Parts: sequence; structure tokens; C-alpha cells
Amino acid sequence: MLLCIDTGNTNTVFSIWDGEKSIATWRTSTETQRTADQYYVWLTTLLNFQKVEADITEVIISSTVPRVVFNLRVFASRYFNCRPLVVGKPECLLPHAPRVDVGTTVGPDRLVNTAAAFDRYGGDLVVVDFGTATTFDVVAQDGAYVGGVISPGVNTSLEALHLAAAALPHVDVTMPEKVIGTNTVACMQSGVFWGYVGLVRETCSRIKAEYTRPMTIVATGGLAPLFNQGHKLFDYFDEDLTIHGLVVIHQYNKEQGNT
Ligand SMILES: Nc1ncnc2c1ncn2[C@@H]1O[C@H](COP(=O)(O)OP(=O)(O)OP(=O)(O)O)[C@@H](O)[C@H]1O
Ligand SMILES: CC(C)(CO)[C@@H](O)C(=O)NCCC(=O)O
Ligand SMILES: [K+]
Repeated sequence: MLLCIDTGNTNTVFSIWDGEKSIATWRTSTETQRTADQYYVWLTTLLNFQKVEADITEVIISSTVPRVVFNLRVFASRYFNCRPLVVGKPECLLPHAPRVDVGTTVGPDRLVNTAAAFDRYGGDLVVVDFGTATTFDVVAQDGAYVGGVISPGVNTSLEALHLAAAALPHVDVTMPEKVIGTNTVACMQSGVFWGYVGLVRETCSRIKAEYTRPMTIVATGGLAPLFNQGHKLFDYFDEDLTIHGLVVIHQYNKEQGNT
């Protein structure tokens, strides 16, 4: 079985796959201090609790936080006796090489989203991922990542507002009934929610105008459905896009004899 690990700046998702079949998926917060042994204790507790029989023999990792990769590598080799594939490292092959400026790095989550979205929807895409950052990844007709846009994440924006202004509380994002708020929380929620609807709409429309070919917009990330209520911002919402990309990239490496 394959263990897929998707580490974002806020959360890390572990997902176990038996071929094309998902066995279990769990989420934990991303912490750079966590050791290989701590990952194992956490994972086996959940496996035992849910009575999941998992015979993990392969591991693939995408991490936007470079510092956690070392401990995840130790975790894979110590407990599953395998050398993990790490997306973005030269030893992990990609179905399509990104076309970006020489010497630049592309976030591994964006490479993974690109591979997943191309597999499911074909080319000429914008992938919008609502994570710690809101990213827009442009996928060309041939499946290559050809650039995109990075905006502050929804929760990141709300948190920044709270940290920067003494009188502004911590609030959760929601879709407000009205635009004109009549209390502090409602004003903040309105600013972030409607501001984001505008941000996504304007960014996608400008990407489409610049790209010149018809494009499909695919959204992923826990907050995507919130922004799609009645606003028709996306053509598709795909909850497990990033994990699917890890399965696709792992499969590609196997086909190339690289595991
Ligand atoms: N309706 C909602 N209202 C508020 N928060 C939500 C809602 N739905 C999901 N969330 C939260 O939004 C966050 C977005 O999840 P997602 O996996 O897309 O990004 P993340 O894991 O936080 O970011 P990263 O991948 O950069 O670590 C999660 O923390 C999730 O708990
Ligand atoms: C933009 C984030 C933080 C989104 O998770 C991640 O993809 C990242 O750290 N990227 C590196 C820079 C880039 O993708 O161009
Ligand atoms: K994510």
C-alpha cells in the first residue's frame, strides 16, 4: 500500500491507498519539531482506533515546509523500510516539467495539483487552491505548469488583521447575509468574504484574458465550496485533488521504473 503525505504550511494530510482505492485519510497540524517516532505513534493510534489494516510499503511526500522532510524521510525508512519519493527533488519524476523562469522553485503542492488536475480534466486549466496561501496554477494544454498567482490565504488574511489591529478579534470566515456589517465581526467577515469573491473572479478573468484559449477553472481546499455558493466562480470543485496528484505522480514514477 502507498502512504501519501501532503504537508502544507498549516496542515498535513496522510492518506493510505491500495491501488486506486483510498483506505483512510487523516489530517494533523504541521509542526517542524515532530519526530519520525511521533508520526508513527499518531498514525498507528488512528489505524488501531479505526481498525484499519494497512500494509504500507511505499511513501510519497509533498511538503511546502522544507524542514519537515528530514523527519518524514526517517519515518518512511524506519517504519516502512522504504525510500520515499519527495516531490520537487530531482529523483522524483514529474509527468510534465514546469515551464518557469530558470532557477526558480515551484511549490511542490502546485506541481502535485497540476498533475492531478491534468489527469482529471485535461489541459488549459486554472487550479485554485484555498490553503495558507490562495494559489492559482495555470496548466497548459500539454499538462505543464506554466505559472500562476499567489495571494494571501483566507484565514491568513483574517489572522493578519487580528494581529495587526488591537481592537479586531479573531474571527472565522463565513458568508455574510449582508455586505454592510453592523458590528465589528460582521464588518470583518464581509471584508474578507466579499473581498475574496472579487479577488478570485478578477484573478481568473485576467488569467483567461492573458492566456487567450478557453480555460476550465478547478478549485480545491476546504474553503472552496464556501466561495462557490451562488457566485459561479469555478467549473469544478475537487476536494481530494492534492492527494490524487500524489497517487498520479507515484504511479508515473512506477511506470518509468523509478521506485
Ligand atoms: N466552512 C469552513 N469554515 C471555516 N474553515 C473551514 C471551513 N471548511 C474548511 N475549513 C478550514 O479551512 C482550512 C483549509 O483547508 P486546506 O486543506 O485547504 O488548507 P490548509 O491545510 O489549512 O492549508 P495548507 O495546505 O497550506 O496547510 C482548514 O484548516 C479547514 O479546517
Ligand atoms: C505558495 C505556497 C505557500 C502555497 O502552499 C507554496 O506552494 C510555496 O511555498 N511555493 C513556493 C513558491 C512558488 O510556488 O512559486
Ligand atoms: K492543501
